[in-house]
Amino acid sequence: MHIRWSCCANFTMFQQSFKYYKAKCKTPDLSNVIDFDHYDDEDTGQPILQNSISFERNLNICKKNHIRMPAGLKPLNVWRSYALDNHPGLLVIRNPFTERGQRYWAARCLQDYPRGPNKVNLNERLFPDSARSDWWKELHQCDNLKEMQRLKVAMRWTTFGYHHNWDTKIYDVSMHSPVPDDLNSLCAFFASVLGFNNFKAEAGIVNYYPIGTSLSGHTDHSEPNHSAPLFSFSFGQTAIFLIGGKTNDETPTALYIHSGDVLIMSEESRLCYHAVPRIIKTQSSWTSELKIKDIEIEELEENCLDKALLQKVGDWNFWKPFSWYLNDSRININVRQVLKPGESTL
Ligand SMILES: O=C(O)CCC(=O)C(=O)O
Ligand SMILES: [Fe+2]
Repeated sequence: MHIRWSCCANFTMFQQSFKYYKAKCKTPDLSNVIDFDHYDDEDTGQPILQNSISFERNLNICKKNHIRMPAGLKPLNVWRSYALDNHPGLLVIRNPFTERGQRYWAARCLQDYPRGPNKVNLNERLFPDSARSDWWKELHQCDNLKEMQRLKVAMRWTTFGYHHNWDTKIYDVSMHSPVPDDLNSLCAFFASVLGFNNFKAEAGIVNYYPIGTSLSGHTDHSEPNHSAPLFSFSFGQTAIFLIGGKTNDETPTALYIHSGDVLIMSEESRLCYHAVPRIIKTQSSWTSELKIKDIEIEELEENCLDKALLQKVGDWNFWKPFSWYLNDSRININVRQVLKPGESTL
C-alpha cells in the first residue's frame, strides 16, 4: 500500500484518474462514470444525483420547435441535453443525430476530411505521399492485411481551417485550409440553437481513436478567442471522457460519451483540463440497410450536406467499409473559433 501511494504521489489528481481509466493490465471499475442514459425517462426538472455528481436535464433548447431541422438530425423536441453542476459551461447533447446523420458525418471524417490540403498526422518517413494525401483511398487499395492494419491505426488526426500546430501550439496564418461547408453549417446550427449567436467555425481537428488509444490531459488554449465555445461531435465506439478544473490538481469527473453525442465546452469549462483515457466497445456499428425513401431526403433541409453521400450511406454495400472502421474505433470532430470578434485574420 505504501509503495503504491508514494508512486502515485508524483502524479497530479488529473493524471491519477487518467492512469486509472487507461489501465490495460486490469479493467478499471467503471461504476463512477456518469452515464446520462441512466436517467432516460426521468424528467422531473430536479437535479439528478449520480455517484455524488449532480447534473441537470436542460430543457431550454426543446422549446424552439419552429426551427427547421437540417438533414441528419432528430427533431428538437426529442433532444436531451445535460449540464453538470460542478463543471459550469459544459453541456452534453445526447445523440441528436439520426442513424443516417451519424453515418454521414463518420463517412465525411473517413473518406473526405483526411485529404489534402488538410493536414494529417501520418509521418512522411513512414507513409507514402499517396497515403498522406488520401488515407482512406490508400487503405482500400492495400492488398496486404498487415499493412492495411498498420495504416488503419496510424491515422490519429486531420486538421483544417487554421491548422493546429501541435509543437508550437500556435496557429499560423500561413497554415490554413477551408473549413468544410457542411461542418460549418452543422456548427452554425448548434450554435444558434444554444444561443451562441456569433460563433465562427475557424479550426477543426478530427481525432481518430482505434480501441486501445487515448488522448492525455490538456487544455485547449491556443485559440486567441477563449470566450467562444468549442463544439465536439463523436461517432462510433464509446469514450470515457474526463473533465477537470483549470489546474490538473483537481480530480476530474468521468463521463461516457457515446456515438452521436455533442459536447460543448463553453464559459468556465472552455479552458478546463480534459482527456480521453479509454475507448470502450459498446456497439456493433449499424450493419443494416437504411430504409428511407429518396423523396424524404429531397424534402429535408440540406444545410450544405452532400446529398449524394447522405443517400449512399444508407446502402449497405457503400457503408460496409465505414462500418468495418467504426467497429473498433471512435471518431471525434473538435471545432473551435480562433479569432476574436471583429478580427478577420490572426
Ligand atoms: O476526443 C475527444 O472527445 C476530445 C478531443 C480533444 O480534446 C481535442 O481535440 O482537443
Ligand atoms: Fe481538447
